[in-house]
Amino acid sequence: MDQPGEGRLAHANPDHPPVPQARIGVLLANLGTPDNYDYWSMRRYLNEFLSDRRVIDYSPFLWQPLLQLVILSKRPFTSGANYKSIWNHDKGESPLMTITKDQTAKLAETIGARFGDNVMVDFCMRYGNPSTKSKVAEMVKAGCEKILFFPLYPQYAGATSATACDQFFRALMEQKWQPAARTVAPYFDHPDYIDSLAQSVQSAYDAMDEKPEVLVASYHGMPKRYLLEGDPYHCQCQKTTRLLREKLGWEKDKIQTTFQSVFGSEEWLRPYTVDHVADLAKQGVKRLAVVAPAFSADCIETLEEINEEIKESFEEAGGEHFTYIPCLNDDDAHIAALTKVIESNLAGWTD
Ligand SMILES: C=CC1=C(C)c2cc3[nH]c(cc4nc(cc5[nH]c(cc1n2)c(C)c5CCC(=O)O)C(CCC(=O)O)=C4C)c(C)c3C=C
Ligand SMILES: [Fe+2]
Ligand SMILES: [Fe+2]
Repeated sequence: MDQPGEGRLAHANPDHPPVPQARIGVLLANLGTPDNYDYWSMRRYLNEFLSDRRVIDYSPFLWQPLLQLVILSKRPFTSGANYKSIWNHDKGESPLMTITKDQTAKLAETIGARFGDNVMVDFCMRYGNPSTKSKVAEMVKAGCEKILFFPLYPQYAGATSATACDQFFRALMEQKWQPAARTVAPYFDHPDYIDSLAQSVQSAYDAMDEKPEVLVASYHGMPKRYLLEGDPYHCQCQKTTRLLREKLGWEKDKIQTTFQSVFGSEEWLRPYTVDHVADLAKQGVKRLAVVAPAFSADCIETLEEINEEIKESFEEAGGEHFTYIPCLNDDDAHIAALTKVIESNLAGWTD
């Protein structure tokens, strides 16, 4: 009998299942987002997210009652209202979803131009839709015998990159014909990622008559305990800021690293962005810019938290001019950097 996979498409033997053309899949992954901002959509999404032990590592016996009875009875309303304020009403989806689709379409073009139809590009989410399992199954069905899984987080965190990979591996467990698999390493120090960040800061500054006195690089936070237990996220964030500063040729104090989005009662990585911008304003800083290098796409944490809450904190403390510099999203320089990362990770598979 032929090896399944040698005779492609319809098989000469009618008892043999049809075998598609062998392909390679590039599966981009982001965090996820609710399907809508109503109470139940928000609750479903937050429940899946906050039940992940890579995110909240407390014993489920203690955490689940608190989550189900207290947090999920209130947070879906407040988070839902925040999502409503940034929702892409035209498309009926969150900005993170729209931007991830745009990034995927552009990467499909650049990768297609380089490798042809043999390499397919798609995206999945860790929580919500489209699920990682459904996309892995689709790729296998389309003939992908090799899959490159790319978590779209420049800096590694257990709560983001690792849990995305966990879900990818769980999805592979369900496949009869399991594809060969690779995961992409964090790219927090990739020269092209740093260049595209620097370009985005520079072009935002070029558009301003009066330049900000300080640029705050605000990263999503995490409990400080996770750093003490070995998560390298904090160090990778610090290094991204240093490389960005070196690329811009700026002095040390002109760009400062902070952490946002504190959740729960533990101490998180410091300084907290919301307090730090207020302190800067109290010290006399009037013009401030904020960039968010940990997010490959704008989302609730940037559009609502930075550009509304953190902006307000700066202005209430006496700051006068606040500029949020958008994420790299589907900027050409960002797409070119991600294309390079993908190409180097496909080495040996496509030659
Ligand atoms: C970019 C890296 C991220 C890290 C590190 C991270 C850690 C982390 N997050 C939470 C809790 C929440 N995060 C939420 C939203 C959210 N988080 C990230 C990214 C990182 N999280 C993104 C991209 C988003 C936005 C998704 C979107 O749809 O726009 C939320 C929900 C926000 C809300 O309900 O208001 C929570 C909660 C923890 C506990 C954690 C580290 C352990
Ligand atoms: Fe988060
Ligand atoms: Fe560190």
